Amino acid sequence: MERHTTLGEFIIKNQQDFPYAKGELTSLLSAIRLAGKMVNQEINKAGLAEIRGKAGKENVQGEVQAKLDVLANDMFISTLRDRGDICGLASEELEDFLVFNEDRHKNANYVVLIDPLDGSSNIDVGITVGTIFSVYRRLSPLGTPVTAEDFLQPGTSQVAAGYLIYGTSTMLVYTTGSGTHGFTFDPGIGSFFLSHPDMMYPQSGRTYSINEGNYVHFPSGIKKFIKWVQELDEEENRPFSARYCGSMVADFHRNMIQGGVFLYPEGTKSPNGKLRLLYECNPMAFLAEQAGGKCSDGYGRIMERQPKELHERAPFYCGCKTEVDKIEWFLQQEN
Ligand SMILES: O=P(O)(O)OC[C@H]1O[C@](O)(COP(=O)(O)O)[C@@H](O)[C@@H]1O
Ligand SMILES: [Mg+2]
Ligand SMILES: [Mg+2]
Repeated sequence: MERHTTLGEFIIKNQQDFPYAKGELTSLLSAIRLAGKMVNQEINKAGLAEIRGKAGKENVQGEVQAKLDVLANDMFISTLRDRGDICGLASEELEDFLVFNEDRHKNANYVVLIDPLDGSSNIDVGITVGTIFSVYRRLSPLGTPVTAEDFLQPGTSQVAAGYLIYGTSTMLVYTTGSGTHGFTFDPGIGSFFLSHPDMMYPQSGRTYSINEGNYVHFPSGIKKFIKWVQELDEEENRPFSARYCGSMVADFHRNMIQGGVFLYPEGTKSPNGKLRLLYECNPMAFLAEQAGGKCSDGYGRIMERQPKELHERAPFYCGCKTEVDKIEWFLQQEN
């Protein structure tokens, strides 16, 4: 019986490694894979391990941290810190970026940005959550101090991005710019196996994902898009179905497989919306574009935005090209 390819085998077989030096991507993804298994283990027993509920502190975004936010953050940091090829890390749960031991990392080419636990509001109610990661090659010369500019790069400069989704099965989905590929965790063997090679969005979907409870704050172009998807038009297969679970990773994953569009507009939670450009929008945009989808801030390619600070937010419209184009059209009618 033909067995599935493991993540490590896939990287080697498909020359997915970074073009700079063989083995660096494998090493990086193996650290992320290990941390993902550890977080997965904790999530699966959250109800028993007393890691439900709030950690009692707020993060830099003023959001009350869940215990699992903090635990996941610590697990990813402890696993990534000791990799010789990573010189620094930024996280949703840390105010500033972390520099890993400079002496040991003289040849560390990469910085990693993470949302260690995405979908925090769902942890205590057993709904799918995830982890999101984004990888850049540092800009500062080797041997010099890591700087904020190493992290404040546009999404187009990412060398790798991906997510773990802790759902009915645990998966790791990643890209290095040669397609978006999904690996499913087999807990009996303890490995991730290739289950979704070359994931692709359909050209158009019939699902929209948005928290309509924020309708009053939406730009009028988005209100018009929602009205449009809800109109009866049998020829165009409207109305769409509404699917929104409060975990971006889960909504994104479903829409990429079945077709659909995810919206988190400006004007909700902040003038630029809720989702963070560096460790939520950009990695998901890289994956979406590699899967034949589109990701916009409503006016242009979100990965071309030049970040100014670590935790800045951005409006986020991501999914099937046809529907993202339609959203941009409605928004641009308003200007
Ligand atoms: O509750 P809202 O405002 O609809 O926001 C839900 C969104 O917030 C998030 O939970 C934000 O991510 P975090 O959980 O990492 O803070 C997304 O996963 C999700 O899509
Ligand atoms: Mg998140
Ligand atoms: Mg988070």
